[in-house]
Amino acid sequence: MALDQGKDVAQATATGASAIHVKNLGKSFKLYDRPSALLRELITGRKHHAEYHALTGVSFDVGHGEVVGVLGRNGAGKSTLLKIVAGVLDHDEGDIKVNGRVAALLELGSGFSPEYTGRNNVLFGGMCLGMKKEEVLAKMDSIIEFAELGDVIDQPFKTYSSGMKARLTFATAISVDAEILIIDEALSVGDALFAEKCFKRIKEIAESGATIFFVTHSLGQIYELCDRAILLDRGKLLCDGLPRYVGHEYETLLARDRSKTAGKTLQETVLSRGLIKQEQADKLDAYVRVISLVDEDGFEATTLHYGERYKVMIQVQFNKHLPRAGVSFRVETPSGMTVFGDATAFHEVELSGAAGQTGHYAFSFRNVLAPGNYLVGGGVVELIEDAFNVLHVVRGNTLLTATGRPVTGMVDLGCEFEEVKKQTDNG
Ligand SMILES: Nc1ncnc2c1ncn2[C@@H]1O[C@H](COP(=O)(O)OP(=O)(O)OP(=O)(O)O)[C@@H](O)[C@H]1O
Repeated sequence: MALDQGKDVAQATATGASAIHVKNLGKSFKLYDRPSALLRELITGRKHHAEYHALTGVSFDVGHGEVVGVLGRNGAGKSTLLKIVAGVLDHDEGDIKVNGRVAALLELGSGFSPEYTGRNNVLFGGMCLGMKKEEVLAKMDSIIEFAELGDVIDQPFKTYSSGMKARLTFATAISVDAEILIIDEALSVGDALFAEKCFKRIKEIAESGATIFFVTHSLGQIYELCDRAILLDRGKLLCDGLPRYVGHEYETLLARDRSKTAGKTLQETVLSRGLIKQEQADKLDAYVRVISLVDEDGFEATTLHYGERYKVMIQVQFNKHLPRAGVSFRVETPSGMTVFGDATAFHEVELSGAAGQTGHYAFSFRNVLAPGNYLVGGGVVELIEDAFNVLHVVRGNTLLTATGRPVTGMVDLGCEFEEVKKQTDNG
């Protein structure tokens, strides 16, 4: 995440002015076939580029203290919009006014200097965000504690893993007493536990009355955190309203995409999600390549409807011949509590795989989860006599949202209510 300058973007105007006011916003990018086309354009003065409209006619307002989530498919224009709102990218058309002190967490991977230590990066990053040196120094211990990086804070930043870098930039940015917090997908960074911790912190910031404008692909986060959501598609504002309504429209868009690729699911590999590195994976006898959840038609599901059947799909890559192996999965709450799980061993089934083979397995179940957010993970084990050796475990980092009627606890066992009898004292 890059830290972008905390700034008093436009002075707050009349009382009641929006925290963020966007009217007919437009942004185009010039696309050149090759670098020489730009040179030719400069020399000849003739146009040698195509225009790409990343945002067209986008209008909305975010009130002070409102928490608004931005949804949209890849390439919809979400990051472009956030950069313009944060004041780090110019727009071509329309008006934008931001009233209040802004802290922005934008693109991944840049912002801090690789040569400086983590501590110095917190200091300079914090100052770039508009804090005074003394203020950052006073907050230093709590930033390091939040990032859980006390052991390595005086090591150069370039030696940190990407998750560690994200933790430190996140911890620094949220330490700013900003009136408006702009976050681009920061909540999906790091492992599940840290993501949950960030989410809780953002919730506290929201409850303290700050305005939050953030991008996420997690409907669970939108439903739990937001007062409102907006949906962008191909640079246009498709809808703006209550989170459940906008979430439904977003899912309809995704479902339409899926029906175009009938039969195929949008599975991501564990490798591409950064949960394991190729070098590590190659050293294991077998590893979980893909873990996903699909509905009865085989489409990837992120929302679980009560009473419907789903399958947890696990793909295992075998690097070595394993004559006796097993797979398992686990559904957890974001805070790490196991709700349920299953394993081939409980079905008295043994699997096997040859080096180079990929095994595809499915556990199916009927969803009785209480409404809320859950994570799915899974693992592969090698069976040795009566014991097993865990080869690879993936803790879920994708939030699933279960929908249904409200109940107490984590499952809805289909409880029914009746008034049995009415009695007076004398019978
Ligand atoms: N600097 C740039 N030059 C050219 N095109 C760009 C530039 N930045 C963004 N775009 C294009 O604008 C479109 C919107 O990009 P943007 O990053 O805002 O999408 P997004 O909704 O954030 O996507 P994602 O969910 O994948 O992060 C994309 O087609 C992208 O290729």
